Amino acid sequence: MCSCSRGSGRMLCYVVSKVSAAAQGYFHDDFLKHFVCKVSRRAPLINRGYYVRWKAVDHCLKQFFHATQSCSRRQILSLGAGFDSLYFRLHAEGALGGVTVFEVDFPEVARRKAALINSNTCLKDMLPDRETVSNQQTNAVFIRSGHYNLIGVDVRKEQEVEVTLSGAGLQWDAPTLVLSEVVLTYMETQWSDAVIGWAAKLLPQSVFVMYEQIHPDDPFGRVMQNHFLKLNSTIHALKQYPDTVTGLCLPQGWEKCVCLDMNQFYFDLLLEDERQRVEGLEPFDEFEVRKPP
Ligand SMILES: C[S@@+](CC[C@H](N)C(=O)[O-])C[C@H]1O[C@@H](n2cnc3c(N)ncnc32)[C@H](O)[C@@H]1O
Repeated sequence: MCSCSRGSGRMLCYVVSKVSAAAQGYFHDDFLKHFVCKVSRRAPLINRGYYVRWKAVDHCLKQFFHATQSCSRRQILSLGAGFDSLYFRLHAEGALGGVTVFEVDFPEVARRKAALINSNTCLKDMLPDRETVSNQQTNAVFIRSGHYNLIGVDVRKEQEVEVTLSGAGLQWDAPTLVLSEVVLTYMETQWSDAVIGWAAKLLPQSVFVMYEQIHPDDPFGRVMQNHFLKLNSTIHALKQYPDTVTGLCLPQGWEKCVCLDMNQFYFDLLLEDERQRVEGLEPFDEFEVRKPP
C-alpha cells in the first residue's frame, strides 16, 4: 500500500473474494453482494488477506475524510473501480459527509455496472437523482447523480480522461483522494507511470492511495506470480518496482511517498482487540508472516 501526496494536502473474482470476507464477518459491507451472482466462501487465509486490504484502504479513506473535514468540496476518484461498492457502503455508514465519488473503469465495465445499478432497487434507491448519460463522442457511459458518478474511460488516455471527468463535474482544484486498488500493475509501466503523472499534474491538492503487490520473490509472491502466469496475465510493475513504489511516484511529480506492507499495517496500525476479533473468526493453524523488524 502506498500513498503519495501533493499540495496541502480477472475483476469479478476480486468482488467474490471481498463478498466472502464480508459474509464471514471480517468487515461490514451490505452492498458488495449486489455485484455478484452468487456468494461463495473462500479459504480463511484469503478472507484474512482481503480483510487487511479492505481495512488498509478504509483507513486511508477515513484519514482523508478527517484531514479535509473543514473543506467544502472534496472528492474521491477511484481509478479501475470495477464492481466495488465503495460509494454505497460509505454512504450507508454516513461517512461521506458531502464527498463526491467518481468511479472510472473501461466503458464496457462501467456500462455493465451502470446496468446492474439501474436494475437493483436497493442500489438505485440510494441515487434518487441519478441520470444515465451516454457520450457518443468519447463512448463514455455515465451514471451521474449528486454525489456519485460512474464513468467509462480508459485511464491511460489522459486527454479523454480530462474531458470526460470535467464533463462529469470533477473539480480539479478540490482536495481529492485518488484510489487505485490492484489496477496499475496490470498496465505496462509506461502507462502506470503516465497515470500517476497525470494525476499529480491535474490534481494539485491530492493524495494517491494505491494497493499493489510487492516482494515477488517471497513464498506468497511466488504463488501469486505462478497464478498470474497461468492466467497469461503479467504483473508489470512488480518487475520494475519489486520492493516499493516510491521510485514510481516521486519522478512523476508527487512530493512525498509512504509505502507500507500489509504485515506492517496489520501489526502496527491495528489495535490488539481488533486483531484478536479477526483471528477468532476463522482460526487456521499455519501461515507465514513476516513481522516487521
Ligand atoms: C483487479 S480489478 C480491481 C477492481 C477494484 N479496484 C477492486 O479493488 O475491487 C482491476 C480493475 O481495473 C480496471 N482497469 C484496468 N486497466 C484499466 C484502464 N486502462 N482504464 C480503466 N480501468 C482499467 C479493470 O477493468 C478492472 O475493473
